[in-house]
Amino acid sequence: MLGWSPRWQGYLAVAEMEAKTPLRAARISAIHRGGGECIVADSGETTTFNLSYPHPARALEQWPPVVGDWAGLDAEGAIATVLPRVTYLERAGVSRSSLMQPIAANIDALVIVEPLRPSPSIGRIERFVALAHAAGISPWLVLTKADLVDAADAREVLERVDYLVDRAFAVSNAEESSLTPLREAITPHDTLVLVGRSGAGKTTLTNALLGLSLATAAVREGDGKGRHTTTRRQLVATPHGIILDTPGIRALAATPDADAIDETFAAITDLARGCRFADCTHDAEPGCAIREAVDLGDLDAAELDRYRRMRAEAQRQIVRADARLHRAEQRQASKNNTRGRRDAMARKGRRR
Ligand SMILES: Nc1nc2c(ncn2[C@@H]2O[C@H](COP(=O)(O)OP(=O)(O)OP(=O)(O)O)[C@@H](O)[C@H]2O)c(=O)[nH]1
Ligand SMILES: [Zn+2]
Repeated sequence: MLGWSPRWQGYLAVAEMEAKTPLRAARISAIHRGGGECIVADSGETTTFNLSYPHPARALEQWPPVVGDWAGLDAEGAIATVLPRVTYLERAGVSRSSLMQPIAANIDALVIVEPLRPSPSIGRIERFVALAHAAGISPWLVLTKADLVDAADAREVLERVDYLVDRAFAVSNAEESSLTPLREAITPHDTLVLVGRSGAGKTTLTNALLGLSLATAAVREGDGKGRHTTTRRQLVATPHGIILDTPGIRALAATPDADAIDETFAAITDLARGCRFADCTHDAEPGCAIREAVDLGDLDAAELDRYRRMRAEAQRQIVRADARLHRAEQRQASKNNTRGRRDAMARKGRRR
């Protein structure tokens, strides 16, 4: 259950040695302002935690837990430590120390949900595949709404995009048996995240896989201050696998990771080794193996175009993130400055 494995057992043992106290393993199932909820591995019970109580441990401040994390709980049930992450999805962040901010951890498969009708977009699939590579997560593809196209068309699309992902399926919600190969591919300890455009069928597929409605899994809980908030559980564990669904995660689509993009466009990356110049932009340089392949019909010009646009977008993201980081640093510097002056004035006041 929950994806617990000997690997986590090992991490927990190390954490217990460092903490010099036994810890209980729990998986973070929801995060909200100031706290969240987690599922305790040995009992299966869900408990809430507060990140500022009893005290914000320094490590937790620097490395706040995200949904999917494994944590070690102390005797009081507070999070003592977050175990190392095997994979994590991140988005451009605003933190002072880094450009990217993790939003979900320990995901085994990024399930790209793309409808067969309207026509699937290979560009959108590629962007999600690059995201998976950047996070070290296995990319899977589920083409939905197979009932709306000919079986031959569905097969043709599957064959065309199969090389991009580790597993590919075509399913129809109208035909229960079409889900069997996907169900069988998921092992009970796999943690999946479903991503895809709006209307692709993610909710429908999630419900079919879990056999329950996520909307009805909403839980009411107190935040300890007497105010009540309704949060949707963001990690749902079932005997058939674990589905993680945090706000904003479904729409993630671009990665600034150039290596992950290169990995996605493996054919282009291979060809690029034959370019005369190592820093060839495949634009106008002489001896460009990629343009030559396009001219010879060995490489699809549209694929090259998508590759170049994705790399350019990644570059723009990095520039934007740098600018954000720079502004955040300036804000912090100005804050420190103000604080310094206030302290100095307070000291003067005491001397008087
Ligand atoms: N014909 C057909 N319709 C489907 C299938 N799967 C989902 N749909 C329909 O497609 C629509 C969108 O499905 P959702 O599951 O809500 O899509 P979603 O990806 O969760 O959408 P967002 O919540 O906007 O991100 C609904 O009307 C579903 O009934 C399918 O296999 N075949
Ligand atoms: Zn080139």
